Amino acid sequence: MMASTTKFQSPVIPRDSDGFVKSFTLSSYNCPEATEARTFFEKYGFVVIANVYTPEQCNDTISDIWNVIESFVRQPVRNDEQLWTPEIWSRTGIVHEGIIGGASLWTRQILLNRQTPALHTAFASVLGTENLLVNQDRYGMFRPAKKHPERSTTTNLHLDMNPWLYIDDDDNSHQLEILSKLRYKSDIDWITENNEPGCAKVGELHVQGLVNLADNLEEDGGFWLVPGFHKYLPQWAADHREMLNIYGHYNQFIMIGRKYIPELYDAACHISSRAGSAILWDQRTMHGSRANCSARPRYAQFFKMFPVDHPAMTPERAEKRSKAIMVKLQAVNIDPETDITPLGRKLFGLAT
Ligand SMILES: O=C(O)CCC(=O)C(=O)O
Repeated sequence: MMASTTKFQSPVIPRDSDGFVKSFTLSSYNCPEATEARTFFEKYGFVVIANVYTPEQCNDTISDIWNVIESFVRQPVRNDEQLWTPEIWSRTGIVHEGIIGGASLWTRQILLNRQTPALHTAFASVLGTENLLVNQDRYGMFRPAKKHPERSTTTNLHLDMNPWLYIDDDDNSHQLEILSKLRYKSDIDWITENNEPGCAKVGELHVQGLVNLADNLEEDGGFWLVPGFHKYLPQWAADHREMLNIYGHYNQFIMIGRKYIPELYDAACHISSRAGSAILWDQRTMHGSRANCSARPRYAQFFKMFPVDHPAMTPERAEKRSKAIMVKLQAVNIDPETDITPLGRKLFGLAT
């Protein structure tokens, strides 16, 4: 069966009997299952990789999310749901999207998680190379909203890129210009870095991802996307050129309400996955999150990885990036020699 829209047929995604989306378990970057995972990714625009974080790592990361929240709201709140009010939550980040932190976060746990070998294997399998750099991003936390609808996040679809620049640009000169200007002096520079996938004529593959830290079912809200949209994006952008008046050519983040694209909201599917699973998606896939309407919180960590030999990673930029990371590591007492693994040093872009 296919969910249909006027011009676009979204494939129905396979799920198991518990409602979780089909997932893949990878033993290495070139194991047979990695090839199957990549084939799935190419068809649907996303893939779920199981057992990327251990249960202990999930619990430690959930605890770290609470440390970050409590540092923002300046009081202990984790054990008292009555305190998870809109007033108190307004200090936690981008509240309507359930994002903790306005820009990248730099705790010991969030940093050390980025050198997880299974996370690297997942991205390497999809990107087709092991030589990757990891980005620096934030956490997601959706409060249970079953008894408190006012705590819901906004159900949304968006693109972390400009779809009209993507089809109109003749080369990647805009991407190069934005990325080469990054100084990594401000935490927002790391978010800017994420949202420049270049243009259709060059056709780079850009892959975003997250790890769900607790079992995440449809009623818990969280990540959803329009399956197969990555292949349809150029046509969609051309068909919706009138939206350029609203968003312009250079806006890096395009969130579109249901009233403008009801057919895509109807085609979007929640990507239910187990604790410790990573969801990786093609950056051209229309995606976002559904509101939580259960009694359980939803917890996640967000990522992107990209090839180390990307043309926009000039030696000057790489040096600034690496120095900025060293400062952040030292600030949370991470010793680059003993706490960062050889894989981590490569992923962070530190001198080996
Ligand atoms: O899973 C979520 O909360 C949404 C993540 C998302 O849309 C993104 O990282 O761009």
